[in-house]
Amino acid sequence: MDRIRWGLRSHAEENREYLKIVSHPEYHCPSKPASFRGAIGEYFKRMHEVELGLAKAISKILGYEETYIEKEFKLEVGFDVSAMNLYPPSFQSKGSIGVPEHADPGFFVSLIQDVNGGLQMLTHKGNWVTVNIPRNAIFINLGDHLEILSNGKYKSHIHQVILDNNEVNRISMATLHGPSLDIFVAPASRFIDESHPPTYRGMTYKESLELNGSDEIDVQSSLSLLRIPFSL
Ligand SMILES: O=C(O)CCC(=O)C(=O)O
Ligand SMILES: [Fe+2]
Repeated sequence: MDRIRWGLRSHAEENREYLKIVSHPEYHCPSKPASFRGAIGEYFKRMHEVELGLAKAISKILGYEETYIEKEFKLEVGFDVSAMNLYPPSFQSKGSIGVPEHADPGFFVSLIQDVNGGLQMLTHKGNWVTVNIPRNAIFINLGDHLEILSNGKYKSHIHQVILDNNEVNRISMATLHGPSLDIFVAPASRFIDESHPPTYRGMTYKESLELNGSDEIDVQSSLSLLRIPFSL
């Protein structure tokens, strides 16, 4: 399996250049430039601490003991992939879409950027809202597997990136923090009863990443394939 992947997309549906690396449980990175490993490695180490803090807080909000999500997702060996994106690719896009609408798999996504603007979220009313991320802030977006675990109580939000006619050059770094690849994720018992049947089928994180035909490092959502069709 690839642990580092470079890609260049420049067509009507997607316009970005990216570097994806598996950042946890093993940290992979290009050997050049030499300063990359230390700087980004320190960021991932600290982000893992933030992840454990968020896992504790969300576990408590869901009514479980604070180590619930950490254990349930086996976060000490959680599978994290970081995507470093450059928009537009080579400063020339072939359309207005940087990344088409999608949700991300995993527990949550942490995102940092150098320039504000471009990222949009779809609201529950069906409107696109531009995300304003204050300078030096880390944006957190929940992922598919928290939606599955909570049987739909928490939503994995659909988002997209829109480009500004090649006028703005933006770099973002989106890290998808996931469960361990061997962990079977299914709706938790607390969220299932007669009036709330399971809305998603369970499978391991690895299987769900491969369900749509992608590789693990692509970390593409397969939530629509995991939803159990509603029946009367
Ligand atoms: O660049 C962004 O703002 C978002 C990128 C993104 O959604 C992704 O890499 O999954
Ligand atoms: Fe995303």
